[in-house]
Formats: sequence, structure tokens, C-alpha cells
Amino acid sequence: MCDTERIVDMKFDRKPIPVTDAVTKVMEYARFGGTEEVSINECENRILAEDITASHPIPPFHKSPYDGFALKAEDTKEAGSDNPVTFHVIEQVGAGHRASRPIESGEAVRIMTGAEIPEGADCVAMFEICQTQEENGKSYMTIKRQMEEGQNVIEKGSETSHGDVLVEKGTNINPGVKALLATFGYPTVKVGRRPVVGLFATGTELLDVDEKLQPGKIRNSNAYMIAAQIERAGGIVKYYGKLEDDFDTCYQAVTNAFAEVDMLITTGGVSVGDFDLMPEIYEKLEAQVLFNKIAMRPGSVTTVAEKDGKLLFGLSGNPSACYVGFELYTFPVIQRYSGVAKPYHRKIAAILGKDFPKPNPFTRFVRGYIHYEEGKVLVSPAGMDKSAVVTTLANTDALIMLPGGTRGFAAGNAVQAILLEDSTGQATFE
Ligand SMILES: Nc1nc2c(c(=O)[nH]1)N[C@H]1C(S)=C(S)[C@@H](COP(=O)(O)OP(=O)(O)OC[C@H]3O[C@@H](n4cnc5c(N)ncnc54)[C@H](O)[C@@H]3O)O[C@H]1N2
Ligand code: MOO
Ligand SMILES: [Mg+2]
Repeated sequence: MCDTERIVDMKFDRKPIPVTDAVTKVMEYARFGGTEEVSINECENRILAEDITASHPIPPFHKSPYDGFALKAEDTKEAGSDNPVTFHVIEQVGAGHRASRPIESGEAVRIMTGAEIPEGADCVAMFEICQTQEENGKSYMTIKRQMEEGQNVIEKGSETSHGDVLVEKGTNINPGVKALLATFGYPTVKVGRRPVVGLFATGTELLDVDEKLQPGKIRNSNAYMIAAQIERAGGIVKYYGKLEDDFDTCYQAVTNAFAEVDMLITTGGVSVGDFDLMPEIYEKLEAQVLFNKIAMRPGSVTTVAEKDGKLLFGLSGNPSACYVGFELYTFPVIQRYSGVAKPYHRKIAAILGKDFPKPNPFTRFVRGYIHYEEGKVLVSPAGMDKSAVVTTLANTDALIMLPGGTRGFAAGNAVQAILLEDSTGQATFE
């Protein structure tokens, strides 16, 4: 048998594997990309590579939650509506300042929100319940209510103690995490490196976004879509442009790019057509094909190969198949590289919002969107459900995962929805 016949034979000899097996195979080659130190100003949506530990208690001192007077509660024990008790106001303390001396019985300090409670004081009476007067150049304050020890005092360490682990490594840095980094004095933070993900679109039919439509041609939408998916997943896009379906050009371009990136994505040319060149390219590259057929729709032809520990993702050319293939197989690899503790998209139980009567011989990932009704989470198909469809994707933020061997679903049925725009994640695919 000559080489061409052998390759052609291999092309058609594809054994579909279950989705979970495909995910497992890919993740065997997914690795953590190491760490780097970034400024607090540039760490949004990066992944913590160190635990955030309280470097001091919060608050770091007993502090006042109100503007008022700090005093000894004991001094108010006789106070009542008919029995005002008067205090000598010895000084005024704003946030950022401290009282110059401890207070004595009968004394009060005018204190502002956020200021340290003076030594000797054990409560704060809000301005609203106090009356003030001046006499002979001295300030006095009168109160007609009893105060309790500890009243209106935020105790040192009441929020968190020194040494508490507050955010674990592997967590996405959101605005709240940034607040903690600043609180505990982290001008820089250790995060996971982001992978450089190379990207090619293949297909002689592809036009650039600024080109006029021509007979038989279409604009290259997958490159823009995948670039945005890479960024949404936390990767750095290295777009190499589009390639015509010519073996030597494609082989050379893929070989060169593969050496420069942490992983490479191609779209198109993975099926069995005369101009589907990717199978031959993997062969010539001597890459190990992990799978080239998956028991799923869309994206059954999604192919993943490995060479020297790096992954090549051969995503389908059909836009919906390409989109789904990325979210199932490339997304968790990018997440793992970046150090995300839970690298898979979060899957939730939801109620199907519209009928989906199509039978599902294989696991089907219907592009859908989440909505809420009467406190319930619903997910509805976003539109036409064909592999070649592009328009439905604009309205997609979830994939409705319908098991193989089912005969269609009706509105109201319980289904599983894979959330594409939720950074919580989950530790396993299932
Ligand atoms: N005889 C068979 N034919 C096909 C099979 C099969 O098993 N046997 N599988 C079908 C399935 S399923 C899919 S999915 C497609 C996969 O095709 P390829 O991945 O080889 O992609 P292409 O042939 O290059 O293109 C398919 C389709 O997508 C359009 N396309 C390609 N690139 C882009 C892009 N960057 N932006 C927008 N659209 C793009 C292309 O024009 C084609 O229409 O194969 C089936 N065939
Ligand atoms: O791979 Mo194709 O997308 O199954 O439709
Ligand atoms: Mg094809």
C-alpha cells in the first residue's frame, strides 16, 4: 500500500470515543505553566499562585464604627431621662490619629468613625444621643442613656486574625480579592502564567473581515470567535492568520508556529474531505493523535494531537462545532496552565425553557442561554441547532448537555447546563 492510500484509509478509520474519555485524554497532557509576579494594578482575572494570608488582624486596633464620644460605660450607669450625666471632653480624635493619653473616669473623647478607641474607653455613644456645651473654654458632653461595655466598638481581630488563610491559591482575582491584596500589603502578587495560544484559520474559502463577499467565499469568523474564547479562558492569543488549503504551506506554517507557543489551535480541515489537510499534517509532524472522532454533536471531528508534551487542537471549521470543541477541550487546558484550581466549566441543573424535539443518538451540546423565572433557573436553546450555524452563537452563554440515546426533550424537563461565563468552575468534568 502506498503512503497516500494508507493516510486516506486512516482518515476514514475513525473510532468515536465518549466525551468524558476525550476530556480525560486531553487533560493527561494539560500542565501548570508556572508562576510570575505581577503588580496589584494588573492582576484582575489572573489566578492566584499563593494563598492570601492575613498579615495582621482586622481591624488592627479597637475602632469606632460611628462618629460620637468614647467613654467608660461604667460612668453612665446612673444615667436616665431625668438624670443626665456630664463628661469632660478632653480631646478630639479623627481617623488616622490616636488619643494623646488614656481617659479617666468622667472624661470622654470626641471620636470619628474609623479612629482608634482611646485607652481606658470601652464604648462609643453616637452624636445623636449626646448634647454638647462649652463652659469657660472647656467642652462638655451630656448623655441621658446608659451605655454597655463594648457597645459600638469594633474589636481588634473581630473580622480576621493574623495568619488566617483568606483566599486560596488557584482562585480567580476579582475586585474583592484585590481589596484583600491591598489590605494586607501586597504591591505585587504571585499568579499563574498565561499560556500563549497560537491560532490559525484554514480554508481557501476564507475572506478577511474587511473584504467584500465573493462567489463561493465566506468571511473568516472562527478566528475572531476563537481569539475571544482564548481570552475569555485566560490565554494570550497569537494569531498567525489564515491559510489556504495547500499542504506545504500549512505544514510549514504549523511547524513554525508550534515551536513558538504553549499550545496551537487550528480551525477547519480536520474531517475527511479532499482538502482537509490536518490529519496528514499530524502524521508528518509525528504527533500522537489522541482522538479524531468523539461521540458528540456538534464537533464530532474535533481532533487533538500531542507532540513533545504540547497540544495541537484541530477544531472543526463549522462555527458551532468549533465553538463547542474549544469550550470542552481547550478551555480546561488553558485553565490548568494558568493554575486554576477548578479548571472545568461549572455544570448546573436547570429546567429546559423550550422544547428540543430532536433525538440525540450521541451526547449533544445545544447552544443555549440562561434565564430566570419565578426564582427558577431555566436554560433555552439559543436558535438553530446545526453544526454549520454561526448566528446562534451570539446569544449563547451556556451549553445544554443532552445525553446520547435520548429521544428529545420538552420544556420543563430537567437538564444540565454548562455555564460559559461563570468563573466558579468545578474540579472535575462530570
Ligand atoms: N463525508 C463526511 N463529511 C463530513 C464529515 C464526515 O464525518 N464525513 N463530518 C462533518 C462534520 S460533523 C463536520 S463538523 C465538518 C468538519 O469540517 P472540517 O473541520 O474539515 O472543516 P472544513 O471542511 O474546513 O470547513 C467546514 C465548514 O466550515 C466553514 N469554515 C471553515 N473555516 C471557517 C472559518 N474560519 N470561519 C467560518 N467558517 C469556516 C467552511 O467554509 C465549511 O463550510 O465536516 C463534515 N463533513
Ligand atoms: O463535528 Mo460535526 O460538528 O459533528 O457537526
Ligand atoms: Mg472539511
